[in-house]
Amino acid sequence: MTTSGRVALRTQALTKVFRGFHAVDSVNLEVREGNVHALVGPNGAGKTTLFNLLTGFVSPTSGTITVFDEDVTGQQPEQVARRGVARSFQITSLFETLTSREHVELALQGLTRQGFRFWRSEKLLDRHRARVDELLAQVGLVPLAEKPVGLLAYGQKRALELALVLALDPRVMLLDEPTAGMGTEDVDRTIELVRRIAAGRTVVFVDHNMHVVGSLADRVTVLQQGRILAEGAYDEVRNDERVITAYLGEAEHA
Ligand SMILES: Nc1ncnc2c1ncn2[C@@H]1O[C@H](COP(=O)(O)OP(=O)(O)OP(=O)(O)O)[C@@H](O)[C@H]1O
Repeated sequence: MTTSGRVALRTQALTKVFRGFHAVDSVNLEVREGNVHALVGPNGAGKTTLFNLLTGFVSPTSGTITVFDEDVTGQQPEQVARRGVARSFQITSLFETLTSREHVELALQGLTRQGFRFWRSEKLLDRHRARVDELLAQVGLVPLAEKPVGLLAYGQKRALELALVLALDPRVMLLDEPTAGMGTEDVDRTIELVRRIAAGRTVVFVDHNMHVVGSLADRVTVLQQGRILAEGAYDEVRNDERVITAYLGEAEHA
């Protein structure tokens, strides 16, 4: 954690109503720069909707969102991304026949204004090749870089998703359940990976695994029925009676 005291993401009275149902209800969230911030809560608490609001995939019914004090309320995902906010892609958006290297190349290419023409310059191509190698190395995929993604194990695909977010070099990284569906070994590897890539960045993540939350999060926000139920360091939050009742007790004793 390298907290500067600046606020990376802030929501004020953020609300999303779906046909009369308050999925996110008057949420005031503050994510500090350099923090790893977890969003937890029982199923249907509004975590995904909040994520979608923060990244512009869903527009709010009311309330505001700022990124480093700039108002991004109602902006499109590309505009929010331009402010340095990137979210993890889901496995479903990977192309089974392309390799990990090709995925990272495409992600980097998407960042250049020239698009495909960019790749005609050998010098720039070399520079990009080095960056592709670096990103693949960061997530431990160098030995598998030339394999079609369809042949990768689940944990390796999730690692590739992280490389694709890192390719955008975001100031704020949002990770949606980075360890979902993983076995213990992959979970521990992912914790290490996220810890490494979080250095010098702000990370917001959703995860149901309390071991992951406890290992990674500087701060935890607990949502219930669209509202913030509790907030604080993991140890504070896990000992909060309301949280134990609503969620953690349930999860830890499951
Ligand atoms: N597009 C939509 N239309 C109608 N209702 C929605 C829509 N998206 C979400 N909801 C409802 O909003 C509530 C919050 O859903 P959300 O997916 O944000 O919760 P969550 O905390 O991410 O849950 P989970 O842990 O199960 O992923 C749920 O009751 C859900 O049914």
